[in-house]
Amino acid sequence: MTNERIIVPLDVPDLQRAITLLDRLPQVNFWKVGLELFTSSGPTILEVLKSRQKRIFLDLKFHDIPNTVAGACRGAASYGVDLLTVHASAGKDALKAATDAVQVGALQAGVQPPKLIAITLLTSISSLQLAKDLKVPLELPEYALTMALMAQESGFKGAVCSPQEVTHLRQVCGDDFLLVCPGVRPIWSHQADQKRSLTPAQAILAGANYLVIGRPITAAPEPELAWQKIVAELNTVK
Ligand SMILES: O=C(O)c1cc(=O)[nH]c(=O)n1[C@@H]1O[C@H](COP(=O)(O)O)[C@@H](O)[C@H]1O
Repeated sequence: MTNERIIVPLDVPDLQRAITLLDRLPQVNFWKVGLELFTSSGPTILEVLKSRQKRIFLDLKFHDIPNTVAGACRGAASYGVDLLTVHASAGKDALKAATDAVQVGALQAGVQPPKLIAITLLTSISSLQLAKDLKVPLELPEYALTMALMAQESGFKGAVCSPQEVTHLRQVCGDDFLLVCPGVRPIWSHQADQKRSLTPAQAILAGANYLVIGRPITAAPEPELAWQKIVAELNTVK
């Protein structure tokens, strides 16, 4: 079951490199397709993943007016993916429109609707940047919670947050609300652009349902070994 809780992003520039990664890590069951690969290569990768019976997190992070978010969500829902992201900061009307639209899109395509999860605050943003650059007057944990609650009230099934906010969000949003955490860093890996990290074990202990772990695995000299080390770390806290 540990494997099921780690989502690996296919953050590569083209389909061929994505397939190379899939071939190299057959033990990974849950993959994320994000803006880089989807923009360069379109939905073909989703068919590849389905043909291999993989679960799919389609991370397109929609952020637009309600009508446009709804249209994009209808389209994305037709692919029959497991998870789909929208920025909570698009606002309540857009989130509600997304909730309705995934049902319509999935029904029209004859597939299960994706679970909608809201981006609360990107894990690359620090408390200082939130205050100084984005001019948000709330403390970071309060801001992330506000975004998560707005998404929950709008019918979303979960939120993306940093592992540092998980304990608080879990307490307030309850056990049924999915918490998906990027910004996870084993102690032996580089932070890179992630600002609010915890280790895989710490994130799971805090109450995360899923961990999104990219470069510590995909940029490692031996991705299989990096994967195994993370699985071993998580097995110590099961
Ligand atoms: O939605 C996401 O998955 C996401 C949200 C967020 O706040 N921060 C974040 O890093 N991500 C994604 O999670 C992945 C993290 O990758 P690494 O930093 O390489 O582990 C990338 O694909 C990001 O697009």
